[in-house]
Amino acid sequence: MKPYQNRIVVKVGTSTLTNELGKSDLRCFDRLACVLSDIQNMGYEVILVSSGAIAVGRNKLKMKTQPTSMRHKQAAAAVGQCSIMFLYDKFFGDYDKTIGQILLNAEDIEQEEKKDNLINTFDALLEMGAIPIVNENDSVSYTEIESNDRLFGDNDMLSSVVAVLCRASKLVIFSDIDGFYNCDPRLHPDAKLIEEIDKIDDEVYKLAGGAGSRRGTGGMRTKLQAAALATSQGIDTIITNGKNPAALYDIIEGVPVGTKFKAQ
Ligand SMILES: Nc1ncnc2c1ncn2[C@@H]1O[C@H](COP(=O)(O)OP(=O)(O)O)[C@@H](O)[C@H]1O
Ligand SMILES: N[C@@H](CCC(=O)OP(=O)(O)O)C(=O)O
Repeated sequence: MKPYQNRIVVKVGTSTLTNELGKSDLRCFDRLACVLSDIQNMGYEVILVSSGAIAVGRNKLKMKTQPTSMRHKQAAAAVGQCSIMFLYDKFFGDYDKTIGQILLNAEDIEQEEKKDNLINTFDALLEMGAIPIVNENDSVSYTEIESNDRLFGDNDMLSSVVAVLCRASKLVIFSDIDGFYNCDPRLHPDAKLIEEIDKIDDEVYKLAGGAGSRRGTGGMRTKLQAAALATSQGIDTIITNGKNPAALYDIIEGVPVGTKFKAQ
């Protein structure tokens, strides 16, 4: 089935949405809402996959350290998810946009009937001009947070699954770094940005390290897995810096930004 040329999935990570103190980066929420709203005004259909629930919830619950037990992570997610949706509702509202929340677990797309319902929900929201905002249903399912043998793994993979499900033409992954480098720039200051990757093979995986900040999870490995799934289904995937969401204007015009993984 052909992708919808005007449909874009954008994923934003915890390290972009929170600052060094672990608090919500309000300017980032605002800029993101502004650009996504504007792009929707230009005729595009936008789906946002947003992390941040656990980190924002931890802050709100005044937990001194990052939660390690499952119950505390799930409790933090329950609190933080409300906060991030409140912020999105406020900022998207400023740009006259309506948002809708979709929380997903792997099993929601494993059953055909649930999967069809989910696709219908996305389509209906987009038809009515709403912007769906997706996250893992962390408080209900523990597999997404902990298990190594999991479908979503983290929100990078979830964004790719959503892009495939919704037949988007592009997946844009906003991270805390300008793109994919030949090694982790935090460990190797002379690392070089790779502008385009045609094929994600073992050699490419060898260049990817783990998460950079204490707040992010997965690092580049999970982003490569996400890009591999999306590109295999004909979806161009771009990794770029979430501090500058205006890069989306260039991306939709085909101007090179960050690292592009070409659709197969
Ligand atoms: N080859 C690489 N190129 C770029 N970044 C890399 C690479 N290998 C590891 N990283 C790390 O991946 C981090 C981004 O992933 P992550 O911390 O999970 O953030 P996010 O919250 O955006 O998902 C970067 O900050 C960087 O330190
Ligand atoms: N679902 C979790 C995010 C998990 C995750 O993948 O985080 P990130 O690596 O920052 O995209 C949350 O909302 O806290």
